Amino acid sequence: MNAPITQTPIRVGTRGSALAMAQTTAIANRLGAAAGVPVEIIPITTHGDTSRESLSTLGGTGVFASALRESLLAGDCDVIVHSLKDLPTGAHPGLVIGATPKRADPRDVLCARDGLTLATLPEGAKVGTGSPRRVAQLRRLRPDLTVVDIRGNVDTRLAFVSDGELDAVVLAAAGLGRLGRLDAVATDFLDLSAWPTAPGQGALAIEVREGKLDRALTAALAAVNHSTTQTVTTAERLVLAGLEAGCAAPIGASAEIDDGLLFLTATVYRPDGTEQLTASHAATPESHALVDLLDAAHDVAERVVAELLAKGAAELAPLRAASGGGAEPLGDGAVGESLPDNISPGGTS
Ligand SMILES: NCc1[nH]cc(CCC(=O)O)c1CC(=O)O
Repeated sequence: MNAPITQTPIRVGTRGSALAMAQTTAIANRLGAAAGVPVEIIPITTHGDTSRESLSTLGGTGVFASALRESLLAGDCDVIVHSLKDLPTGAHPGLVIGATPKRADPRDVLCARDGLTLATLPEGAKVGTGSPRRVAQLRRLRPDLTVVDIRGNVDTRLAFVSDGELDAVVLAAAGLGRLGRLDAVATDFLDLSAWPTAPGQGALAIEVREGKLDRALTAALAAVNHSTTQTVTTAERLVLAGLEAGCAAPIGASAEIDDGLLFLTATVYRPDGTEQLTASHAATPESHALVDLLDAAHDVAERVVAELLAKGAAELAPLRAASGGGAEPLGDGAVGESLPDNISPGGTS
């Protein structure tokens, strides 16, 4: 740390898991460097970390986020770092997303014994996941497999395979990458077109208290924000919000900006994998300005949601039942390029 120790540090709250610590430390270092002040990591235990309940019975969204948010609101830390896909889409009173750094690989990977892939797993092989989306996708693509509901951190899940208890588990590439484990354990990178992942997967969100922020922190947030990530994850998360669904709902969404075109595709699965509905739309943002990018994100998401609902998405899957965290649509509170004057409520993801 080359900043004088008399400066007030940026205190960064995080869950205590290895994954959370890894991603928070990386972000904290970037914030500290951009702000020119020291950073301090503050571990916080959440119900989602300690509970052994299945993710689908824990109450859906927000189990990981709420304890962190309480400590942020209480002033015990200045910044919290979330996996964006674990963050409910509804705005949280008093808090805003201050930055969305550049996204990592949004794909899921299969981590199987003996280098097996989704296509080569033997009939009846046991595959572990705790995610209703992944369960539905496994059942859809390989109805012969035995899907096992598992919980636990990345190491716990991988141990099911190395111990021989399961043939494979499905995990996010981004999390494994942040832990430095991806190359050693991934045996199949699942293509987004056949296997769309959770809205916001692979991206992090930096949440701060609403209102006037310290000057150094404001500059640091602007420096780490990535407007393309903000745009594509906003489009994906607006699908969840528009369907009034939570992050445990069986929905995959994938957006990208390619050659100036914003493309969004989303799929809703019947939990048993027997049916799925997909809608895809594209829009051309009027300029590279964040306001135009976010405008296009709202436009494509609105059309994707309308098409999914018209096709019967609400009847296909228990969308609302899986929602725990307020179902208001995402706000327009664009920050990042427009910092420091434009921090507004609603979250921007
Ligand atoms: N549901 C847990 C969770 N939340 C975020 C990640 C890591 C990937 C990411 O940042 O999107 C994971 C692990 C996983 O799904 O394998």
